Amino acid sequence: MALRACGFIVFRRLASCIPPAGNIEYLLLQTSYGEHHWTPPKGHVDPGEDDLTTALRETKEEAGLGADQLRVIDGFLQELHYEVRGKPKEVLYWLAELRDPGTTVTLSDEHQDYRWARLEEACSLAGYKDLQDTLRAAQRHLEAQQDKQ
Ligand SMILES: Nc1nc2c(ncn2[C@@H]2O[C@H](COP(=O)(O)OP(=O)(O)OP(=O)(O)OP(=O)(O)OC[C@H]3O[C@@H](n4cnc5c(=O)[nH]c(N)nc54)[C@H](O)[C@@H]3O)[C@@H](O)[C@H]2O)c(=O)[nH]1
Repeated sequence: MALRACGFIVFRRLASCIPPAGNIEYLLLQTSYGEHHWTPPKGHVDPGEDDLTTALRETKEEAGLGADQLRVIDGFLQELHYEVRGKPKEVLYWLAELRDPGTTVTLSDEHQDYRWARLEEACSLAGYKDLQDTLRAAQRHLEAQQDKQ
């Protein structure tokens, strides 16, 4: 059985005069252990827990952001598959906007730092190709939604 984790790509929109696609920032958290890698908030699914509940719980635990502070974006769900210490792991990411872009992020002791980053900086922090592809897919999804408005 693969390890399973779920989380949210959380983004915020800055009110500004720059083009709409340029005003999106993604939240990445840096682990306080291991390689100090950066990922969106996510974590392991507890026994009996459904995936979306895990994503919401982990986002609250790791970033201090609750369901009422987030707006889940329709039609976006990405699944990543990679190996951790020789075991397969799958990670599901939904996409959610922080309703109030000024909301404070509160870290748990699992993370030592966080960053709100535009797409290219977010990809550079993320490092892993599959996570970069996921962030780019999120950006395309949001741009396509903006084009429809
Ligand atoms: N002291 C200590 N403690 C640890 C360590 N390790 C865990 N803990 C404890 O576990 C708890 C975490 O529990 P949750 O929060 O529920 O789970 P997750 O959020 O799932 O967190 P993880 O960190 O377990 O899982 P990943 O982020 O998946 O990283 C695992 C490896 O996968 C690679 N990797 C990461 N992301 C990507 C990607 O997108 N793409 C690709 N291709 N590869 C990627 C990268 O190489 C990385 O090293 C904490 O409380 C810790 O106490 C550790 O090394 N030392």
